[in-house]
Amino acid sequence: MGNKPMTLAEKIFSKAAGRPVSAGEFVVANIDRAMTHDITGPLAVKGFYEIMEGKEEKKVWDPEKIVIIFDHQSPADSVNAAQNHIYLRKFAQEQGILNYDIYEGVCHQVLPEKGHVLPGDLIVGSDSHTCAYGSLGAFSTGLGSTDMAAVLATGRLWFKVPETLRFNIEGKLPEHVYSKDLILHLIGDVGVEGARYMAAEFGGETVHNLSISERMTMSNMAIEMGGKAGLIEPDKVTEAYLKERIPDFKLDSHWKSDVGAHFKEVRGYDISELEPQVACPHNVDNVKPVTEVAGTKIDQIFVGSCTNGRFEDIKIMMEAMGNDPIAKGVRLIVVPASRTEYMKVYRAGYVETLMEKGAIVESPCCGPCMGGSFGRLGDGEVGLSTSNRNFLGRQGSPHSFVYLSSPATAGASAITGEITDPREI
Ligand SMILES: CC(C)[C@H](C(=O)O)[C@@H](O)C(=O)O
Ligand code: SF4
Repeated sequence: MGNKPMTLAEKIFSKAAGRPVSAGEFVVANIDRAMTHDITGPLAVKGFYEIMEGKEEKKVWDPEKIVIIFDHQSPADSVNAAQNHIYLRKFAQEQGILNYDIYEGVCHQVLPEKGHVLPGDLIVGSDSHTCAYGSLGAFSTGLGSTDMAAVLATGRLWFKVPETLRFNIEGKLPEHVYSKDLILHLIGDVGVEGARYMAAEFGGETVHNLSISERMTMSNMAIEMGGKAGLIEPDKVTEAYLKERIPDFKLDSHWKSDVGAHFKEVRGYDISELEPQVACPHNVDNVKPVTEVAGTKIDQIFVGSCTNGRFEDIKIMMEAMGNDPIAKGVRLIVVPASRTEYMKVYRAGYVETLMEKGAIVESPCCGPCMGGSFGRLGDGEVGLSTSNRNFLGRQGSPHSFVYLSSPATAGASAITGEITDPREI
């Protein structure tokens, strides 16, 4: 693909466009995988039929490359949701799309988990947190339903190849400090528009020492700094994760930014003294060290979502809670991000422990993350959430307040009833 050093984003778009391309160029790219879900899917499918009007064969470009997920309102929380589910199921059956399953879990957990995400792939999803798959070295990004309609019909889409904002992160995360604290810190630092239309690329020793679950948390939130993608160079950890799903998977060392590649900006961080971080109402970049907001009374804690709803996250929360009971008056809602993650939580005995403590463990779905199916906050209520957004009214009433934190901070806060520094438990 030529000798000019390239960023990982440029390499992926070069593959997808079938010629060497550079940041700033407009390209028409071939899509490797497309995901849609129960909220944005019906409109995408309607758009697809509009595009197909008058054509004899109304067939999607490739049924094997399309994944349909039921997660935002699943199990159906209204008749309207049930109708949408029927519509999408019918579409999947008519088109021969086999990758759909009502109760599998949150899209951004299910796709990597089921082996639909590969390094070097160009993946689109009609959901803003599609950037999560950058954790495995794929360029993945969110689209609106009408763009998704075009993808369903043609498997192609135009893009402006993005510039890259590279984060070099060094140092060992202190005890009780996790990748959620790190990404909140980065968002607080660059702001919600800091990476607008750029590929945020997270690198350095710290990132390579993170598990895939922790990397997913970071890539997932790239959109919260305006990023088009949240890339992490695939390495041995990525390879091990993928081999569990695709036994003959081999990592291609091509999928990384070359030495000398042009970055729009490089930012360096030493995080060896990072404190647990909390994003305060009502913006994700309103980030403060936990010590500044410790003592804030909490009504409800939600541990789940595509950001921090995996077994690893729930284990961290459980460890922070220890043997202590949940504070009086606090509602703890735990929603594992997928059936697979749920079963791990179940087998570890956490479901029983949590239920005994008075928490509830709900079936895998988006849950209260965006004030969806259940767990909405009322007027004046304060929620602490391990998810990715705390916009005004995000989890219910426009007169409620949402703080975002790591599962450790959530666990520590569950036993005190107020925002609590997990290092003090
Ligand atoms: C419903 C969907 C369009 C939305 C998104 O795109 O992100 C949701 O998943 C969210 O997290 O706000
Ligand atoms: S869990 Fe939350 S952030 Fe993730 S896809 Fe669902 S609603 Fe969006």
